[in-house]
Amino acid sequence: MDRSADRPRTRNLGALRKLLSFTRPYIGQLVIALAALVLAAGSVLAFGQVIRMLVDSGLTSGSTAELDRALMFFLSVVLVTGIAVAVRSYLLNWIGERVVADIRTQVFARVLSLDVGFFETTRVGEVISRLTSDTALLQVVVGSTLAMVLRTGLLMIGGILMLAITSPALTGLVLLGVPFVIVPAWLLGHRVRRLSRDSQDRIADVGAYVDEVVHGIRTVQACCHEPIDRERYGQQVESAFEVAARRSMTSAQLAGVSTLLTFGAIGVVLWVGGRQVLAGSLSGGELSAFLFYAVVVAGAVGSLSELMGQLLRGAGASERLMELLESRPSICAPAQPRPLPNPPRGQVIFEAVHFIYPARPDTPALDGFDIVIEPGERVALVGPSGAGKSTIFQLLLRFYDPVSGAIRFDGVDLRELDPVALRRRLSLVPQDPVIFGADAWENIRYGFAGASDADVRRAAEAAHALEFLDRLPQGFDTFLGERGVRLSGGERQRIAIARTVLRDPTLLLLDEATSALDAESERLVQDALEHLMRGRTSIVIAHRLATVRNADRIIVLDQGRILASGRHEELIAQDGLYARLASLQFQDAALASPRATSAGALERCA
Ligand SMILES: Nc1ncnc2c1ncn2[C@@H]1O[C@H](COP(=O)(O)OP(=O)(O)OP(=O)(O)O)[C@@H](O)[C@H]1O
Repeated sequence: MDRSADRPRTRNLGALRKLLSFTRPYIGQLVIALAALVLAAGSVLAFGQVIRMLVDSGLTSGSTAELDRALMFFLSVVLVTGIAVAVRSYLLNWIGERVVADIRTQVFARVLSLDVGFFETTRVGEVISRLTSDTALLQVVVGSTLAMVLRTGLLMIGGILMLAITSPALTGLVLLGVPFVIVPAWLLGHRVRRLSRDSQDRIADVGAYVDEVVHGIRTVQACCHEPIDRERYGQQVESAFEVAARRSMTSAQLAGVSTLLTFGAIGVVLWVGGRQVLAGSLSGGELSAFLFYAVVVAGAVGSLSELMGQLLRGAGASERLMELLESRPSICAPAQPRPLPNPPRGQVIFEAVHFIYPARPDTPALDGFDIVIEPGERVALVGPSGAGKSTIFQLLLRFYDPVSGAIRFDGVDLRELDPVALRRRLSLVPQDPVIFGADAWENIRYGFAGASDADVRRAAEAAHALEFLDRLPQGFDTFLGERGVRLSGGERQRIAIARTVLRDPTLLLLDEATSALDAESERLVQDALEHLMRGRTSIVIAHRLATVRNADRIIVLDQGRILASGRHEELIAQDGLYARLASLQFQDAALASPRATSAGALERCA
């Protein structure tokens, strides 16, 4: 399973600049936080002076008054540092959380507006990972890493300055030794970073595997695939463990080497400084302060490499989020959308429509498709699998635009309409309706939030859903389960029909279910659909003979073109493909096997 698309592509800090622009609305908080940060860093440096005072004035002079003064100074610095650290920590974390909340909302709004073509080329898992783990990473970057980089930088520069002020000679010595400490630590640090990244990627793979298996658990168990999944998962976990173990080993080496080198260097400073104190060219307090600053600078240098790694990961995450935020939908409303006529009529015209799916550039899905569907007409689409029936729905819902030709709804070219205005007048009853993890009220009201409870119940009644919904443990308040797993196929369809009844669309798009329903359920669904279609323009992808017999016109499609059209009797009389299909269907009907579909039958006779 390749999750490389989920990983940050660049390691460029420039991507963070856009991220910082999100802090603009909170500039007041940011300024206070930065002031607190500078103050806290300054206080840390002031500790060196406190130590010098304590050693030189308090301890060496032997005066308790001096010691008291030094201690008062110490306590004041501690107080200032404590307050500054608390203010900085709260405000920066607040800004981090705020910025991430803003980014999450904006990215989700953008994702919702993107056209379906985008979701064909982007994996759902990737979008989810961007919205969750990438934003979580940004929270850490904005809320702490950036501040830590600033603080560490300040401490390093301030520390070096203070070192130079305290003892220029010793500073020269320290600077000479710096490369011996930094180079090995940097090299090992680099390896740790690389291994950490690998380890995270491995964990992401493990996560993706769990996701896939849990979502498909019914198939996994039905196919007795558990042993294979167990073994594959085990392998992935082991490989994640191996990388983590290697990272731990390198981390341990890094910790050991850094400690050895840093304390070795401090030992050298102590030795040289101690000789200077003995010679009287340096005071004890100055040597103590010097050691303090040396430790501060060494600590800052050590953590900078770690922080840079975090920053780069944050930059990668930020880049991926900004990319998503900057994606523009290819289907959107024109600047001046044309209104649809009122009252609606329900006329549909396809004029020489040629359409190719972006993902299948070599085969046209519709090839010079012409049709005029009059208001109130009931049209059945039949044809083998892949003939282009669903494509007609996709184009009518304006999920895609035709490559050439035009589609008009009530006289207006779909491209001149606001897609929202268009979709409000259409309703699709899909083969396998989507039920959301909510109660029946919300599921029926979906997309029609203003409907009253009485309206919802009326719609459920018209869809023959009232009886079974009332029989649920908590009636309409019953949670229908994620993706409606707690409902039967027929029940799901009747909820989708109730949803459509409530919307009262001008144009009904119905994709008949191919799956079998028991006779009673089938009758209820058919009856509900019959009511729904009455008096409105309906286009039905037909899989049942009853539907084609009741249609005003049947369109026989093959390879994106119309092969024949007419009423059932006329097409039977032509004795073509349709007639053979119908005779097969009659046989199927006689055998009372609702599983046979027109598409399947057509395929068999083709
Ligand atoms: N999103 C897509 N990207 C690329 N090609 C697609 C896409 N959807 C459909 N196709 C292709 O377009 C052609 C028409 O597909 P369409 O779904 O309209 O057929 P259909 O008649 O509805 O078939 P079925 O009865 O099996 O649902 C097929 O060749 C199909 O493979």
